[in-house]
Parts: sequence; structure tokens; C-alpha cells
Amino acid sequence: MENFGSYFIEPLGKIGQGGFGYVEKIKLYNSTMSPCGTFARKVFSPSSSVLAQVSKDDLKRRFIREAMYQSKCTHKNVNYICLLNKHADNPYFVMDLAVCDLASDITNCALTDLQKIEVVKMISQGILRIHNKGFLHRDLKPQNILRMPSGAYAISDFGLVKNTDSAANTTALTAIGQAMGTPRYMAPEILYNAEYSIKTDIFSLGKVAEDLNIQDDDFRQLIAGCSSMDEKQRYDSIDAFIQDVASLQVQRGVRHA
Ligand SMILES: Nc1ncnc2c1ncn2[C@@H]1O[C@H](COP(=O)(O)OP(=O)(O)OP(=O)(O)O)[C@@H](O)[C@H]1O
Repeated sequence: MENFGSYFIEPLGKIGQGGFGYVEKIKLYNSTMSPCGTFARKVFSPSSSVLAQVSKDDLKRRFIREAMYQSKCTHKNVNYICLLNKHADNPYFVMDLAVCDLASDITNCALTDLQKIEVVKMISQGILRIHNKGFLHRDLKPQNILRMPSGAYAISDFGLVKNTDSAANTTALTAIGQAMGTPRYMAPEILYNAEYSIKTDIFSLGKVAEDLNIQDDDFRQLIAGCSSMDEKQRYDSIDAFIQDVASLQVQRGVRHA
């Protein structure tokens, strides 16, 4: 059992490994050793291939920044971070434990057409929150969208998030970030000019929505307005897309939250 502040942490087993750290299931206890619940913990532990490209200190800063940015975006459609230990040798953060990611729901054909539309709406609300906080996610894909026990889908993995108001990214980290994005979800202007914007996140949303293979033709037209290869044809803001989805549903008499 480890101690952090007034909490005790009991590791319950590894869930998976990313390029910058591993994720494990943990049980959290308060100072009276009463259980607070099970959570996921991401622990800094960069792979040797990543360490060959960027210094450990830079990577540590990036890891801590990931947690700080994610915790600034508290919203039901953004994975919630409840603890951050920046001073440990291997920093870590504790977040809500997901059931699975959207990629596995797609693979398992687990969703009806109506549920898929609700998923797109939830992801859009999460992106709206991130953009309203002044960030770009830059790595939206089904693997980074988690299904929570409540049924809500929440955006995670802020490893490539950029603060649009600051020059927080070092050249090395930006380069490694670009190398790590997933081409299918990257707008053409990123591949040609390395230019990220609100519209490049909207493109990624469009590609995620395409992966869901929604059959509703009117909805598919709205999705095409996100995933257009021509950025001039794409939605300017996530809010405009959300409004169009809401208008479509109002026309059809669908009640929405
Ligand atoms: N909150 C969570 N609850 C449950 N599983 C999670 C949670 N966060 C991540 N995971 C899972 O843990 C594994 C590793 O996640 P991580 O985000 O480190 O991987 P990654 O996307 O490959 O990382 P990176 O982009 O940093 O290389 C993945 O299988 C992911 O689905």
C-alpha cells in the first residue's frame, strides 16, 4: 500500500501500456482506511524508443502538463482526474476508471444507430469544453474516448493537448507529438503544414463519427461537414455542429438533454 497526502493507494493490476507510461487499476482509501472506490492510475514510464528522442525531464514535464490540462477541463464528457502526484520519481495521476474504449465498442458492434448519434453528441460536448478552455486535443480517436460506468463517453489522453494561448510545447515535444498522431484522424493540413486548429479537432471528430458507420443519411451529411478534406468546407466551430445536430433532432421531434 502506498501513501499520497491523506490517501492510500492499493495497485490492483496493469490495464495497459502507452508510449509515456502505463495505466493500472487501483483502489483508493482515505486517511481512516475507508475505501473511496476503484480508479485508474497512469504512471510516468516512457518507453526506450520515446526516451531516445526526447529527454526524460522534457517527457516528465509533458506528462505533468497532460494531467494539469485534463484536470482543467472538468466535464461529464472529459475523463475526470482526481489526484496528481507531480513530485514522485515517476509522477502519476489518478482518474475515473473506464469500462472500455469506443474502439472496442465499434469492434464489438455494441451500439444501435440512435446510440451512435448520442455518442457523437457526447464527444462533441467534451470537445466543446476543451476548446472553450483554450485547448486543442490533437489526438481524438476511438481509443482515446472512454465508456464510463454511467454510460457516458469521456475524452481522455491529453498527451498531445496544446494550449492555444501559450508556446508551452518545445520543438522536440511538438515533433514527437506529430510523429505519434494517427494519420486516419489527422486533417490534411496537419500532414502538409503541421497546422493544428479547432478545425483539425473537428476533422478528427468527423473521422470518429465515420468509424461509427451511422446509417441515418441526414446525420451523415452533418458528419461530412466535419470530415471534409477541404478545411473551407468544414465546420468553423464545434458549437455550430452541435447546433445543427440539435436542429435536426428538433425537426424530427427528438427530445435531447
Ligand atoms: N481511465 C481509464 N480507465 C480504464 N482504462 C484506461 C484508462 N485510461 C487509459 N486506459 C487504458 O490503458 C491503456 C493505456 O492507456 P494510455 O493512454 O497510456 O495508452 P496510449 O493511448 O497508447 O498512450 P500514449 O498516447 O500516451 O502513448 C489503454 O488500453 C487505455 O484504453
